Amino acid sequence: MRITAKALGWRQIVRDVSVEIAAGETFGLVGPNGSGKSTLLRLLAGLLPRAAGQVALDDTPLSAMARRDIARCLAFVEQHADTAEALRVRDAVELGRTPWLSPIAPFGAQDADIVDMALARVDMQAMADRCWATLSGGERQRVHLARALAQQPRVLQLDEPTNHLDIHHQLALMALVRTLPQTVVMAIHDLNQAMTCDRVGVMSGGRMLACGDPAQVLTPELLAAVFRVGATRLDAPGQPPLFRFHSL
Ligand SMILES: Nc1ncnc2c1ncn2[C@@H]1O[C@H](COP(=O)(O)OP(=O)(O)OP(=O)(O)O)[C@@H](O)[C@H]1O
Repeated sequence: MRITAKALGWRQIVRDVSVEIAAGETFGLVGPNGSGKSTLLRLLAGLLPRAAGQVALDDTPLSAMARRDIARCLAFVEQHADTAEALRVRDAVELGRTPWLSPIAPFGAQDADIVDMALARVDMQAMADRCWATLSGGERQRVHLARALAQQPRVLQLDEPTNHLDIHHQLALMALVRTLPQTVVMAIHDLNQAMTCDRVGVMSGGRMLACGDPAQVLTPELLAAVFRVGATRLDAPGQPPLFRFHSL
């Protein structure tokens, strides 16, 4: 599903952002702390009142869609997502099925299979019966992703999805994201991981300063100007370029 933002703004925090993200694309939002990445994600999900501009999913403006229809199309894992403490892991993931359920379509065997698959994709099936309150930060993050996958959206928005994960699960998550058929928009701090996205948008002071192929956009000059770091690019054949960073 294509997601199109036109002249998006909210207070002075996000200013005049226009971007079109193609169906199936993995789009990384990068930028320093406070540059507006999370706010832009919330705008793209239609979660902020009195926003300027417009967001459309394919050709339908979000403003013309019922919340339930948006939830069938778009899942959003926020940076500080939380869940009722008393839930089991499986219950938390089952919540992802909510937009698809109704009195004539109650939770059934097919929903249970979808939940099992989502748990397996984030390597949490062994903990399905654990109480949410006992999970570590990274385990909680994986459960939130499982809930979003169980929602079977066509657009997945992730706010810093790797920030609590150990290196194995960071790489597994990035690999999973690459294989998903969904459009993925994610805020990400690790610029080396951002290099694996199809495109990146660089946020600074609420504006999207640059957008495009990460290898072309994330130049040492841009990284110095936006992130105030020095970066040496390391190229290896057949691999996305890597950066080694140093203070300026
Ligand atoms: N509801 C709000 N009211 C006032 N200021 C806000 C609000 N939400 C965000 N801000 C401010 O807007 C700026 C952008 O915040 P945002 O969370 O979008 O940045 P970010 O790029 O995601 O940052 P980080 O990398 O630290 O997560 C920050 O300075 C933040 O303090």
